[in-house]
Amino acid sequence: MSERALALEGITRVFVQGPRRIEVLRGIDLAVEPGEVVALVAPSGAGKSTLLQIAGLLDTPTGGTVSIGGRALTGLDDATRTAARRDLIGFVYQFHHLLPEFSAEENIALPQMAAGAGRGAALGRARELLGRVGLSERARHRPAELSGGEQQRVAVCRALANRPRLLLADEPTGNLDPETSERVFGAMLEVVRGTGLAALIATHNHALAARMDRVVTLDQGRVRTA
Ligand SMILES: Nc1ncnc2c1ncn2[C@@H]1O[C@H](COP(=O)(O)OP(=O)(O)OP(=O)(O)O)[C@@H](O)[C@H]1O
Repeated sequence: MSERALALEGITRVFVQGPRRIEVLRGIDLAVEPGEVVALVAPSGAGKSTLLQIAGLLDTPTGGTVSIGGRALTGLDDATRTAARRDLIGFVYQFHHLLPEFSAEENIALPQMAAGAGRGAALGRARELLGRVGLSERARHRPAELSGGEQQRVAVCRALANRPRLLLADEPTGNLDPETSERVFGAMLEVVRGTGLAALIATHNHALAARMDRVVTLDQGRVRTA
């Protein structure tokens, strides 16, 4: 078998607030294989965002190791960590964070250009991705000219633009009504499955979670398979 898309081993995360120690993650072991789409479903405050931030190299665990595509990524300097994040990980947040002054296709092209692609090639890939989520007609629209569901589909394309090894999504449709959420989620799942990408997706929506390959939950700071 090829290397694991994501391997979290013995991850702990303690927040210290004055005299209080908040042990949010108490020894997380979780692997996601290439092509596997895993749902992370847990009550509010259980540590889903904390876990995704650590897997996405946006936060440093108190203990344990993070590997992506077989590469150990704990303890790197900031520049190496930023480059690893750019090359290996796509992130979709609850709110799209698209740049308002750029069009949909430019928003998807920019991270590719930051990684060294030429403008023409980057825009070509952006249009290809927009086509896959049914937004070819919206390529030149700015975020404010798109619906919430369309904005979130653009955010999915942007996360996939650099052909990451791993897609991480934190409540990617949490901000949308159920029908739009279903449509955006369907588009995301289709494009993820079409690329054979691994994904770890936090959601409160059990119906959406059931469409993934595996559901894991967090209980007392540890992973349980639901
Ligand atoms: N920077 C921080 N400092 C102190 N405590 C924090 C910090 N970040 C998170 N926490 C605490 O860690 C716990 C887990 O938070 P987290 O955001 O990971 O939960 P979550 O499962 O994503 O919740 P939700 O579903 O509501 O988004 C919470 O009790 C939160 O208050």
